[in-house]
Amino acid sequence: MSKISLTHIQKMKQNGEKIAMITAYDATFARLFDDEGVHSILVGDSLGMVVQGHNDTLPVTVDDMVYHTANVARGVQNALLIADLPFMSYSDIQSACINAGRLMAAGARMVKIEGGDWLCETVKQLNRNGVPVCAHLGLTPQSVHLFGGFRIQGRDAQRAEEIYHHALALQAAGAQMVVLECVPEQLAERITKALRIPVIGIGAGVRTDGQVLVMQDAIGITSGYVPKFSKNFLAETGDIRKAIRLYVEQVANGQFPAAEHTFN
Ligand SMILES: Nc1nc(=O)c2c([nH]1)NC[C@@H]1CN(c3ccc(C(=O)N[C@@H](CCC(=O)O)C(=O)O)cc3)CN21
Ligand SMILES: CC(C)C(=O)C(=O)O
Ligand SMILES: [Mg+2]
Repeated sequence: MSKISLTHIQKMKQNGEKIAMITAYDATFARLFDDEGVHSILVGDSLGMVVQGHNDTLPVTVDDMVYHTANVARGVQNALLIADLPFMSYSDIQSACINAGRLMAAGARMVKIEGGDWLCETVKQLNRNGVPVCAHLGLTPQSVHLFGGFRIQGRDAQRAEEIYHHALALQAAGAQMVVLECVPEQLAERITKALRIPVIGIGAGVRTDGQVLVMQDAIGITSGYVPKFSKNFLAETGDIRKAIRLYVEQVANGQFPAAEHTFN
């Protein structure tokens, strides 16, 4: 499992090769995405919305994440498997270690946590115990009620500066990757250039080191509100395999995301 190592993904940044990541929640889709050349698969806590039907990601439990991570892991041969630590499961360092341990034992090869420099000690302690960490910055959905909605972050200079400094601090603490969600592309570009670790964007423009999408958005089956930054790759291909291949291709050649998927 996970023949594509973290080292491989980090080398892709150095070589200017774009990284394609997508979410998966079960073995069948995970295997298909893996077959079509996706570099990394994320078991996102977005499953609270797209699988469980909640309006946000807060009700997702560690048990839920362990269950889906184990299922996805059975379908993955090559892609780097990342799992989200859900809401309130890393509010202190001890909980973070116990819960990250469960995700890693279920087959994750990296865990993702939402937040800024206050997580530096958590990142260090996870690393000391052998757990690679991806830091999620910008629109961190677990803070939706703090933000007052799923709103773009970093539009004003002060908040942009804040996000930039959180990214640097988390890299310095040992984070091996960053996901940057819903920020203006100018800020995403600045952070991507400043960091040596890969920056994966979602709604962050085309200048990051890679992209991630929620799988239901990528094949255009999300009901209700579909975020502006997502694209239905099934529409032009009529076939899920071809849709994912097209996603990987358009990430690689910079066709996705286009201006219409980007915030300024
Ligand atoms: N289907 C799906 N796709 C996602 O990308 C996603 C989830 N679910 N669930 C978990 C989080 C929540 N996410 C979201 C949800 C909504 C917006 C949204 O409404 N964005 C507005 C921007 C609003 C503004 O202008 O500030 C948009 O127009 O896209 C963004 C991210 C991203 N994640
Ligand atoms: C949208 C991505 C980055 C995520 O965190 C998730 O799917 O939960
Ligand atoms: Mg998430």
